[in-house]
Amino acid sequence: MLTKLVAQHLKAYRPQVAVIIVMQVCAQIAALTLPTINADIINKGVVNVDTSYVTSHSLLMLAVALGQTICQIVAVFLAAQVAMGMGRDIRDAVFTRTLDFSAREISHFGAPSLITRTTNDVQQVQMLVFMTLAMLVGAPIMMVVGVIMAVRADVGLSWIIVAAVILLAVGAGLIVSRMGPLFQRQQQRIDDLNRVVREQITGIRVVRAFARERHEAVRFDVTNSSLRDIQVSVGRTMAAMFPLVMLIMNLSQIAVFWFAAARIDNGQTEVGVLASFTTYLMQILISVMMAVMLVVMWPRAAVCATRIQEVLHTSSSLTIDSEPVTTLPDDPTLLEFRDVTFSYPGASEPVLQDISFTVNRGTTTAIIGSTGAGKTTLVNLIPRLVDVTDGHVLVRGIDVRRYDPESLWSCIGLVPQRPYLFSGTVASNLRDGRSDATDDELWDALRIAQSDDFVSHMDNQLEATIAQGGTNVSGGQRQRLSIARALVKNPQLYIFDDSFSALDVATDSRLRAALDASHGDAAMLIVAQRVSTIRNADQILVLDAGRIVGQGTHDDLITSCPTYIEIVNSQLSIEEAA
Ligand SMILES: Nc1ncnc2c1ncn2[C@@H]1O[C@H](COP(=O)(O)OP(=O)(O)OP(=O)(O)O)[C@@H](O)[C@H]1O
Repeated sequence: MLTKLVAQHLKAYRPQVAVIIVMQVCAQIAALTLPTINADIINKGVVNVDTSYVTSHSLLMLAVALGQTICQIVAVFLAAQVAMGMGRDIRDAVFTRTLDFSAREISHFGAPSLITRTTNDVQQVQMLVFMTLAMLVGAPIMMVVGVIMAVRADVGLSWIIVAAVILLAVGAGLIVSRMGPLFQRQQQRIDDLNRVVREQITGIRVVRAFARERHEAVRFDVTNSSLRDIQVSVGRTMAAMFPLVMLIMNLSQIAVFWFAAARIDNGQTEVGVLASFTTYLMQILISVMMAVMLVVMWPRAAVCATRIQEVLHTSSSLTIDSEPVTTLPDDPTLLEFRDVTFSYPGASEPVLQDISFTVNRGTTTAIIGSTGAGKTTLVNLIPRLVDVTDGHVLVRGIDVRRYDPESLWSCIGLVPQRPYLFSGTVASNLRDGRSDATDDELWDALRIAQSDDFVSHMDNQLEATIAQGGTNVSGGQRQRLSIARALVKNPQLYIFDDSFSALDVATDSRLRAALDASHGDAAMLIVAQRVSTIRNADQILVLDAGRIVGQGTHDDLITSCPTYIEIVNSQLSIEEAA
C-alpha cells in the first residue's frame, strides 16, 4: 500500500528525484574518498614527514568535503520540495474523493477520521519520503561501497563489520516488529481524540446547559490518557533502538582497535589504514542506523498509507452515469416521484414507501407530517444526497441518477433543515449561490428573505464577518441568510426543508408572501411543521410513517384526511382552520 501510494504520487516529481539520486551518489562517493585520502596523508605524508604531500592532499580533502556538502544541500532542498509537494497532492486527492462521498461513506469513516487521514496520516507518509530522499537514498551506496573499501583497506578486520551489521540488523528487526501494531493503535486513538474534542467543542452549549462539564472532562481525560499510554509504549520501544545502535558501534570500534593493535605490531597493517578502516566502519554503521530509522518509520507510515488508500479506493455510492445528461429537457413536469421506496443501509423497514407525486413549474407543494415521518429523507432524494432503493425520482422527465450531478444541482436551491454558513462574509456566503451576483441582486435576495433589515444594521453590511457555521448570527438569521443564498441562485426548484421553523409567525408570513410574489416560474417544495406556513400551497402531501396518507389542497384535506385534520386541530383554532 505504502510503496504503491508513494510511487503513484512521486510520478510527477521524477526529474527532481533523479537529480536527488545523482546528488546523493556524488555525496556518498565524496564521503567514501575522504578516509582513503586521510590514510594516505598519515601513511605517506605524516610518517615520511612530507609537508607538501600533507598540504596538497589536505586541500584535496577540503575540495572533496566541499563538493560533498554542496551535493547534500541540493539533495535535501529538492527532497523537501518533492516530499511536501507529494503531501499536498495526496491531501488534495483525499479531499477531492471525500467531496464525492455521499452521506453513507461520510458516516462510514466519520468526519474526525477523515480529518486525521487528510492531515496527520499524510504527514507521516510525507515525513518518510522526506527522510528517505534526504538521507536514506545514499545509505545502500555507503554500505556496499564502504564494505568494499574497508575490505580493501584491511581484509583481516572485515569480519568485525559483518558481525556488527548482523547484530544491528537482528536487534533492530526485533524492535521494529513490535512497532507495527502499536502504530496502528496510535492512529486510531488520534481519531478518537479528534472525535471527542470535535464533539465537545460543537456541543459546548449543551454540555454547559446540562452541567456535563465534569463528565465530558473525564471522557476527554480517558481518551487523552489512552493516547498517551500508547505513545509511551511506542516511545519505550523506540528508546531501546538508539542505545542498541550506540552499543554495537562502540563495541565494534573497540574490537577494531583490539585486533588491529596486534596486526600493526606484526607489521600486517599500518596506522593510516587503521584510521581509514574505523572511519569506514562508522560510515557503514551510520548507514545501517539510517536504514533502521527507515524501518522504524515504515510501520507507522504503512498504517497511515493503508488508511489513506481506504479513502482513495472507496467509491461514492452515488454512481454517475457513463453518459450523463448535461442539459435539462423542456418538460412542464418539473419533478416527479414515481413509486419511490427508500431504506437506510442496514435498516429493516423502509423509511419511505410507494411515494408518487408530481410538481409542476410555478407551483408550491408542501409536505407535512409528524417528526420522523420521512420528510427530510424525501427531499434529500432530489439532489441525490441519498439514492432511491426502488422507483424513480425524475427531474424534467429524466431520472436524477442519469444527470451529470453539477447540471442537476444547478436547477435546485436547497435550504437544509440545519442551515450552514461558511466562514467569510455575508456576501461571500450569498455568492455561494451564484458567484457573479451583483450587490443589488444580493440585496434583492436579502429583502425577499426578510434579512435586509438586520444585514443593513451589521457593521460593514454585506461585508460583515460570518463565523464558521454561522455561529455569530441567530438561528433565525442563519435560516434567512441561507434562504437568501438559495434565492441568489435563482433555481428552477426551491426546496425549503423546515426552513421557516426558527422564524416568528409574522416574519414567516411576510417571507412567504415575498417568496410567492417573486418565485415566478420556479416551483417550491416546502417541508413545514406549521399548518399556517403551507395552507395556501397548490398541493399538500401528508406524510405518515413514510407513506403519503393525504394529497390535495388545504380545503380538500381538511374534510378528507384524518391525519391532516389531527395536525390542524393541534395547531389552529376552529375559526382559523375554516
Ligand atoms: N442517516 C440515517 N441513517 C438511518 N436512519 C435514519 C437516518 N436519517 C434518518 N433516519 C431515520 O429515518 C426516519 C425519517 O427521518 P427524517 O429525518 O426523514 O424525518 P423527518 O420527517 O424529516 O423528521 P423531522 O420532522 O423530525 O425532521 C427516522 O426514523 C430516522 O430515524
